[in-house]
Amino acid sequence: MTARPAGGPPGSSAVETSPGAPAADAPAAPVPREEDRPAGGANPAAAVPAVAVHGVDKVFPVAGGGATVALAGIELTVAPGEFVSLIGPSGCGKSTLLRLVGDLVEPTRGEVLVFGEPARAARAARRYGIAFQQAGLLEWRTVAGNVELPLQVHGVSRKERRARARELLDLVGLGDFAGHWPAQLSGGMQQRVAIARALAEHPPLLLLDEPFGALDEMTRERMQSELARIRWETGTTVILVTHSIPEAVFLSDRVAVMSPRPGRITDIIDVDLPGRLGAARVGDGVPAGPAAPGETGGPTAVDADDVREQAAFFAAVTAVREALRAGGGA
Ligand SMILES: Nc1ncnc2c1ncn2[C@@H]1O[C@H](COP(=O)(O)OP(=O)(O)OP(=O)(O)O)[C@@H](O)[C@H]1O
Repeated sequence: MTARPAGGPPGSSAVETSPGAPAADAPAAPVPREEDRPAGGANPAAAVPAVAVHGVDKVFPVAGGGATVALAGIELTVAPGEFVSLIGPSGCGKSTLLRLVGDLVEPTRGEVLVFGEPARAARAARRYGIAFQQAGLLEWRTVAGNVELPLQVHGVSRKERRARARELLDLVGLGDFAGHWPAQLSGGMQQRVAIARALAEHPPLLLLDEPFGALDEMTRERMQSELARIRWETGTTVILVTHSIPEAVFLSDRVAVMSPRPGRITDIIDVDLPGRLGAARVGDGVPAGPAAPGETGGPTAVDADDVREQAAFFAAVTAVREALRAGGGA
């Protein structure tokens, strides 16, 4: 785990007891290990960053005059397959930065590229999925109906939609809940449905804005392990906004630390946790991803608690906390 100056290139409670979700006292979900990651050749796409944010400022006009400078001089590059968290004090512009990447707001100055295209074009090409703190499920659609929604909007056939929803619900451990209504699910289960929906169109980039913020601690830790597995299985690039230092460290290859408003990225902390999928292969241009066709087996189980109890984990948590303090954010 090392600190790197901001803007540098990347390496260049609701206790669920459903059949699809282990009980709280069940063994923690396995955490993928770097050495179990499917082998792959050099990835030419790795030359193009998944996300490149250059010289971005965001100023919001204020009613009655004046302006809020939310972000100033943001530089951030995210490699394909990388998991990057944004952390910083309340109001520092984390969500605004995520929304800029997702083309939900426009920069006042600077450039946002997603897989080499302007964010607007990347959005039109459906290059990303997004999930927020509130799952935002439609109460009048079943769980499968919610997952199918983006596919339905984009004219995918009913048969294909059904098959994809089944696949995704299995991925998030809710295979037995396809016909349930959102109100019949716990908060954690609803959030899994939201993540499944965000992944419906195979987006290469997943944008997550505090997806576990409303969950109790036990559920939250289990969801983190699930997300680590999903990321490993799908090879999706992830940007996560979180207030939780341990969550950022557990999940991320790098943690971008932001200053109080106007938000700037003041530090970027590399996280390398032995026994967990690390950043090194991403830097080598080998994306995380599912096994090659015909390849069987998944990651070898490494207990998530073991990862959270190792010295490297505490060292990274300390490094992020110190970076927050140094940036004036803690
Ligand atoms: N649409 C908007 N119009 C005006 N101001 C906005 C808008 N969106 C965000 N802001 C302002 O921009 C600043 C950054 O907000 P943002 O939600 O990005 O921060 P954040 O770091 O995600 O906060 P939190 O951690 O509390 O969720 C805040 O001062 C906020 O009031």
